[in-house]
Amino acid sequence: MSRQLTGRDILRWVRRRYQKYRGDIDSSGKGVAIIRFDAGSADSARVKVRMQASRVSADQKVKAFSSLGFQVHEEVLGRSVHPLDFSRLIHRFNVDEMTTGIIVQMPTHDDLRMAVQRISGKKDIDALLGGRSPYRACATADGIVRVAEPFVQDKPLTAVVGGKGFVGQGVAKLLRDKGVEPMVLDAGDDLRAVRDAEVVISATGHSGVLGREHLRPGHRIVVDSGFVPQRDGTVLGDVRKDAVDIPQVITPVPGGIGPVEMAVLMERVVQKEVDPSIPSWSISPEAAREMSRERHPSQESEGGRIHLVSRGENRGVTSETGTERTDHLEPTSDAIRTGSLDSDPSPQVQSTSMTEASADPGPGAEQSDRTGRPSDRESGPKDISRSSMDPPRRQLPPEIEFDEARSDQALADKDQQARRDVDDMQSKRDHAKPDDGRVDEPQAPHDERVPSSREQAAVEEARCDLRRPSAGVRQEEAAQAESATRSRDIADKLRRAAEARGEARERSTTAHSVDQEERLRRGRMAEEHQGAESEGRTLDR
Ligand SMILES: Nc1nc(=O)c2c([nH]1)NC[C@@H]1CN(c3ccc(C(=O)N[C@@H](CCC(=O)O)C(=O)O)cc3)C=[N+]21
Repeated sequence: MSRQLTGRDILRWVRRRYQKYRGDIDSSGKGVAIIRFDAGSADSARVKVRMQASRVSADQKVKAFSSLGFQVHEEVLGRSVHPLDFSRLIHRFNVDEMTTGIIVQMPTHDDLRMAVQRISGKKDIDALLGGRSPYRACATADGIVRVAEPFVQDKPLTAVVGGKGFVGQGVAKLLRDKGVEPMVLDAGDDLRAVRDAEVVISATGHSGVLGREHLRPGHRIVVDSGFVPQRDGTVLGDVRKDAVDIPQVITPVPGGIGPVEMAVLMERVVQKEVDPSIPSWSISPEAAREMSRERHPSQESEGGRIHLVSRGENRGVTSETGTERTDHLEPTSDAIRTGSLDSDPSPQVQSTSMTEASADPGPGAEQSDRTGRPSDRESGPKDISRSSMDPPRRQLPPEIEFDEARSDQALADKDQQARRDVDDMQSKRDHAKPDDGRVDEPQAPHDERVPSSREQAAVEEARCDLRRPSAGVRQEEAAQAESATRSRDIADKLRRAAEARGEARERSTTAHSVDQEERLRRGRMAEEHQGAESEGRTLDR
């Protein structure tokens, strides 16, 4: 029986943790731009599916950023948008000093890729610029590795399936940063090699590439970052449904890596706008164990206690100032943390647990709501605490100021305080307006201000550059073309492998037909893929 490690718990925690910045961010007027594309009626079913994933993801980003108090400018473009118009839009956000981040949802049309590369490096919060981004990897890869981190502390063999795709590459890179040399599997490889691994990360976006023949009970965790919406409203991941019960822990789809990605993006913009020294969140091994819930909670769930650990550093992320902060896995003090929590179950703690436990609809409820929006109700995690042993590099906000937290007693006190904070927040939430703590509705689309003459000039310049790409851009393009070709090959090979296994037969009728249709069209859409496959969250996005 597998247990699920849900991203929704993590997102909920992070959202709560950042609530205190909301007022300041709100009054700063800062905003985040999200640009996505809509499928046209002429688009293939496959493109429609991908645009649907892009829409779901954009919706989640709108929610995440507005819950932090950011203005969110969501632009929805037709797939036939002219490159110059697209470029102009990017430019407008580049020069708008109130815009702190720009995300272009993948996939885009081939002829827009160069303009995507014109996103200002400073605003590239989802690492779309590759090496020119201030971040080591996209938010999805970052989220995946944070979820995997507690399971790879002893550097077990870790397989990255789809490890040459956009997300997979980022995952491999971040794992290497941690001293874990991944087994990279991609098209053409026998995916059954994942059986040799103890940890499996899948980022192919090809629904059902991993089945019963690939997974084993010895797998500590399978991280599934697939997200392929189906016509019936359900969503498929990389792991086939009949195999999700095999590993010890699995991230669900939906409700797994998607929300974790949002939590990473929230951290990135908060660090960027509020204070770069705000510690990155991470998950301790204890937290991971306790957060992993039984999938079918027939008996009392005994709590799912969460301990997320703030580390006093930005773990491999290059800050805006450009200083690369190296990634230390500092000695974890989880035993101490847990000891201090477990040996001192204060009344607050117990009542928190009980109140929350009774309010928690449980994973079963979440499962029955598979196709809906994630519940914004702060219902899930019990017993939340934050603490860290890691000394800060810089000044940290008071409640995560760890300097004086050198003694167990100090830690215990801090944990108590953290619990009280959480209680406070919860009771405020319960007694204040019912919506308190919820994520806001998307903000209205942004101003349609006319570009100034200077901006116009810059657009002109962009236009020239579009015709005569700079050496840098050409290099980027060449690299992209290469990776696109590789990705297409990968996609084809993965598809053939999947077909050879007759995976479609194991699906529901609806899923089956959608899938087949997708497959039939895939040949025709090969060119489409060529552009699209190399970017986005996975090969499929
Ligand atoms: N530049 C770029 N970056 C991306 O990260 C990116 C992209 N383009 N293009 C599209 C894909 C898709 N993707 C998802 C992210 C979150 C959820 C997500 O939060 N899903 C919710 C589902 C919520 C619901 O069903 O309403 C969940 O899993 O619980 C889904 C899909 C990111 N992508």
